[in-house]
Amino acid sequence: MFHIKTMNKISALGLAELPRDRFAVADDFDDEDGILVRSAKLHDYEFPTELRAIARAGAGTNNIPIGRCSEAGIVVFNTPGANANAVKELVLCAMLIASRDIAGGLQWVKNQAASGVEVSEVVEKGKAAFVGPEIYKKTLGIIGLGAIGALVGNVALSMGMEVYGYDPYLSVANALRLDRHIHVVKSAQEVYQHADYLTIHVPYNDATKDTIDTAALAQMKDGVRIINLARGELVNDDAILAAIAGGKVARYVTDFPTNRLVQAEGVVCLPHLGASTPESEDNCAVMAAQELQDYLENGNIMNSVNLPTLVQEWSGTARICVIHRNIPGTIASITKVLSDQKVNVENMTNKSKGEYAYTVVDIATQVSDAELDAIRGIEGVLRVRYLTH
Ligand SMILES: NC(=O)c1ccc[n+]([C@@H]2O[C@H](COP(=O)([O-])OP(=O)(O)OC[C@H]3O[C@@H](n4cnc5c(N)ncnc54)[C@H](O)[C@@H]3O)[C@@H](O)[C@H]2O)c1
Ligand SMILES: O=C(O)[C@H](O)COP(=O)(O)O
Repeated sequence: MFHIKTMNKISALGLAELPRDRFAVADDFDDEDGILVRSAKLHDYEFPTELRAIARAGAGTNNIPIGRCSEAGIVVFNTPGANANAVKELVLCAMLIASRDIAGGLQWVKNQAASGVEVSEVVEKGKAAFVGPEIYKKTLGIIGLGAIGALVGNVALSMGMEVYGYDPYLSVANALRLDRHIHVVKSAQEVYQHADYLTIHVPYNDATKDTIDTAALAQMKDGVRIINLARGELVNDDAILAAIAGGKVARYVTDFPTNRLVQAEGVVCLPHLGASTPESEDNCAVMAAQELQDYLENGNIMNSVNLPTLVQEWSGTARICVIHRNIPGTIASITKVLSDQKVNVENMTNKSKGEYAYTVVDIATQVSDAELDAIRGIEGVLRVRYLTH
């Protein structure tokens, strides 16, 4: 029985993917084989030795210590694209919030009523304070043309906007999704120069921290409106607040509130709502549960952020799954352990991703702990699993 620990509220539809005769699901295991998580921070979490996989029901994995997981042979999955539509819809909303002072207007109406004034008598005079431009015929700049950025670009075009996008690592799949009218440019600077609205859709990591800083803001048009539904750390708070105070930025809409941002003029904070739709929560949870199940039961890896994709049809009677460093000689060492014991290899696949690699060996006859321990002892091997069919 596999123990799956849930670290956030995971949709029931996703949990239903895990057959209860083979998977027990709870939020209080301390010997879990797998974790299902959303945004809970795992950096200080002590992993049990049994833990083999973490599935993030969502896109961003900056809440998970990926390096520590890789070294412990723990596969980390996410669910690419599963919540992209939900975020796209909130970006549309954020562009409108960034244009007209909708948040201020809502608050003003409430304040009028609370003060005892008859609201209907004051709106026509008061509404001038909340005026803002239309997005039609304005230019949207997009940093990051992945699952979300591509959807946002296409829908912005359909709303009559001009769209510029930048993504130095644009995948073929995402490039094919982009409407041909989107200007895909070679530098972020080109995007900044054209954008009346700027939205960012990149993962947060060491390289993307503070993408929007003082230097980036200096390249933008006066009065630019900035939307950040990706991660708070992508936008430098000091820089954006100074740019708002100086009139460079007309409004900043973020899904990542801090007390400082909430209190600042010109900032609209949402409570990390990008993926919070029932449809998106179901999509993410179903995909995450399927990834976890396929890995724990079959050793297959799909959509991992630290290990390569590897899906192998079963053949033979048993399967040895080896997570190891991507160094020469490992495969030869594994097959030598097997051939020394006259164990026939029925099928074998090896794939690598950066510093790490994964080898799956289907064998004709079962092996003992001695052979598995011999494989565990090979230099660079991080985790060995033995599965029977
Ligand atoms: N607010 C929310 O609830 C919410 C929901 C989903 C995702 N997100 C955030 O949005 C991010 C993007 O999600 P996604 O599903 O589009 O991911 P994705 O992986 O499909 O797309 C990210 C894109 O960013 C590009 N990229 C990486 N570094 C870049 C750089 N320096 N400059 C320009 N482009 C760069 C990549 O090539 C990729 O195409 C996630 O990592 C997550 O942090 C937030
Ligand atoms: O990266 C993501 O997928 C989003 O930030 C969604 O986070 P959530 O699952 O906690 O809503």
